[in-house]
Amino acid sequence: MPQLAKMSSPSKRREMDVMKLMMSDYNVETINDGLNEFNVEFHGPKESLYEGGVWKVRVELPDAYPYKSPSIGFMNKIFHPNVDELSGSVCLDVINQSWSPMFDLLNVFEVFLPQLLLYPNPSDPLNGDAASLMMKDRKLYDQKVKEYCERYAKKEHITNTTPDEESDDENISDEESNSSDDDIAGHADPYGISRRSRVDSDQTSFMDKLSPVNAVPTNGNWGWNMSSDPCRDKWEGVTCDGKNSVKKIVLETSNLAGVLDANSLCTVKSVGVVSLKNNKITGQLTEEIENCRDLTHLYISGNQFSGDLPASLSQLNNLKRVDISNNNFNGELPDFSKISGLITFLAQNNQLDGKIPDFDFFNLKEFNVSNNNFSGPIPDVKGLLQNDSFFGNPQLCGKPLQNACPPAPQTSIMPKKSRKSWFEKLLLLSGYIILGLVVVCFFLYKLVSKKKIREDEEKGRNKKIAANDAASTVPSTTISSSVKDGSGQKTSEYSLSSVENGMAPPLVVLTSPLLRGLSFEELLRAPAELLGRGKNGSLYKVMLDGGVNLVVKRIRNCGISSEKFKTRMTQIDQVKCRNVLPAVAFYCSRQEKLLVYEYQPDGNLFNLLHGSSNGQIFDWGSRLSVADIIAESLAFMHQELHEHGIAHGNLKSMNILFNMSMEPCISEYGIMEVENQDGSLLSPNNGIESPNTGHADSTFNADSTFKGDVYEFGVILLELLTGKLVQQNGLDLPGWVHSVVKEEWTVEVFDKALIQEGASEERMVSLLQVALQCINSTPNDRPSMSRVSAMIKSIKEEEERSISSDP
Ligand SMILES: Nc1ncnc2c1ncn2[C@@H]1O[C@H](COP(=O)(O)OP(=O)(O)OP(=O)(O)O)[C@@H](O)[C@H]1O
Repeated sequence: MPQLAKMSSPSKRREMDVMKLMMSDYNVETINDGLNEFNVEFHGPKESLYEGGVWKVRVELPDAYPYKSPSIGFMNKIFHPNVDELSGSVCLDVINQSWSPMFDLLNVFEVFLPQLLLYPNPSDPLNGDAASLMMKDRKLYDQKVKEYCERYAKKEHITNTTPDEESDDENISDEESNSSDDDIAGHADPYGISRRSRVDSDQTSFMDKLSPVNAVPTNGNWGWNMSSDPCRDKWEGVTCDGKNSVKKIVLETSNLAGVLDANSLCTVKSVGVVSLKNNKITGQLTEEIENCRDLTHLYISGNQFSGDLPASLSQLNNLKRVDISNNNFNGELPDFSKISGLITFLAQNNQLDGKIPDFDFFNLKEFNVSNNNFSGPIPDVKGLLQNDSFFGNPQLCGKPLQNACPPAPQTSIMPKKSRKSWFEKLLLLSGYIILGLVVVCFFLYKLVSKKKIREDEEKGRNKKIAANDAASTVPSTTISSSVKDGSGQKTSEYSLSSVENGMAPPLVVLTSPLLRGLSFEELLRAPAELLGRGKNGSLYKVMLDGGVNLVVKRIRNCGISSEKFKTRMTQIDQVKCRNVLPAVAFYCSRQEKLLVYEYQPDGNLFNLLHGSSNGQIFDWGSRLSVADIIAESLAFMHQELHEHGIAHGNLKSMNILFNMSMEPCISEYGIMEVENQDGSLLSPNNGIESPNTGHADSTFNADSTFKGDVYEFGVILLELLTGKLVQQNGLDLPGWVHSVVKEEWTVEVFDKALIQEGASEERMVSLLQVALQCINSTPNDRPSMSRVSAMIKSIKEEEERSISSDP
């Protein structure tokens, strides 16, 4: 990008700001040599989903700049909830609402744009598709952001573009669902991504096989002569770009017959659009279609194509529109879920079968697979499609069709048994034989001893000695033991029948009277539903008879011995805290560690802060109360479990649940801890966790695990204050807060909803100060939880005083 050559702005400030930008090594390209409009090369922030991407950002300065905010637009595509998909314009709340002349262009590029990319706000979208995808399927959203970066935000995408190459492909595509030559002829690559490979005559042999018998060319000359050049000699239906590369082949309703040779079609690598609708073409699409890398539009409806669709069709990542309807295709559909940019998929009136793959339904604007032989459940179309997209497939079931699918087999919380090797089977067989022999011996022994007893009794009667009777009737084993809970009451341990055979340990029921008598087998047999899979294991909702709902956490790689696990769970159970959710039971064998909690139907803090609000208002007073209750409860747990060194270890807003009275409850206290080789304790991730938390401090001592909780509590405070997400993929809320506070824009940190509500800035700043102390990078410099709790209490008291003194 050429550097800014000349400055001719009437405004000194304008000049200074642009100059400052350039001095900071930004590439600035002026337009019309003025300073009102220019492009800046902008790189995606490090450790964000956008890292590695580069965009040309158009800046327009209004006449009243700096008293009015600049307008900002991305010139090449970016997938972001707050960037308009078509115009690239940016919804920078922070600029539009709070722009002040004290900001300058450098702030825009150093802080505001990186912040926007790091913390998208889906609740106020300019790109509805991106926002809803972000809310509903975070993984797919992340994938799509990265895919866009790959496809549209490389260095080559912001250089060598000419104005006529900068039109938007999808923009025009939207209007061409009934496409004709003219419709398609307007297409160009989005933002100047050009396909430049020039076509050779011998690469067009596929055209040779299509015979335009009876077809009447529009200009009286087909021109399809292999000795001529399709671009220079203007073959009918062929559109080229300025560099003589074939871009489109559009021959609709041209009475073409013959066989389409996909192999030679795809040697024309540059071709983006192929439209051969409504002809009489036969043949199959072959695996060679994978060579059509640049293909964006494939329209071959209304022909006589047959055979399976090649799996490689799903490798064509650039595909946007596919219309293969009204042909004789059969077999299963390739896995189109991989093509996230697909807008149109029309395949009605074929003989396709098998299951319908999980398309990116958020993105699809047209979808029809009616009148085929598809079967099985329809994937979740997120309520975006009607039943007419699926009619005429008698074996399809599920929404949006009326016929419901038969119930799926119930999930079990135990893993599927793997197939046993023949060796294992042999071992098992020998085991059975030995067991059989043991049983036979046992009966023989019993028989013999009974006979002996009878003889003894006989003798005894004779000798009048009765003592031997008792010896033969003493029970063989006593299994149940008992544990005491914190209140000194006895709790029971229930045994499985198999336990008595020494095969499995019992389910330990700790606190709930509802579960008395529940066996491990019953727990496993109950219907279960997967709620989530976190880094520490999977979580299931289990529905017991009588309407009791539990959740069971299967802990992955716990790494702690069974004995220690039992001791630990019992120690935690002995501390009774109203706002810490107790485990109601646990199960612990060498292979398996399960924790059972009561199911809490009212959601968690994460969803309350970041999910769709459903009309719920989470105001300042409620946030302060949540902070107070959690801090107090955590301080209590730390105090009670200090001697055992048991901290929470994984505190996050997702682990703050709301109970029936909508009070916050800390869940999963202390469930993960592993032993270091030397017997000291480490964090759940063996030290890979963020070094800041202190959980994984290499200079570990019992205190640092508690200081890890303090850090994590500080992050929860930041979530409460900012309303922003704590991102795992390097999108770092504490880092952002630090940077904003350092620049003395503290007020910018707070959740807009709190500002609008009129929450006290003074007390929000006080709470922010507490949070900043908690996230101090040196664990020893963080306050204890009891100190944190005291500080929050005093803020809360001030808040209450101010409310009561308000007239
Ligand atoms: N007792 C419960 N009742 C209702 N929902 C629960 C309960 N415990 C957890 N959940 C919810 O279930 C979902 C999955 O929880 P899970 O513990 O698997 O997630 P996680 O905390 O991210 O996992 P991990 O701790 O392994 O990283 C979360 O939304 C959580 O709030």
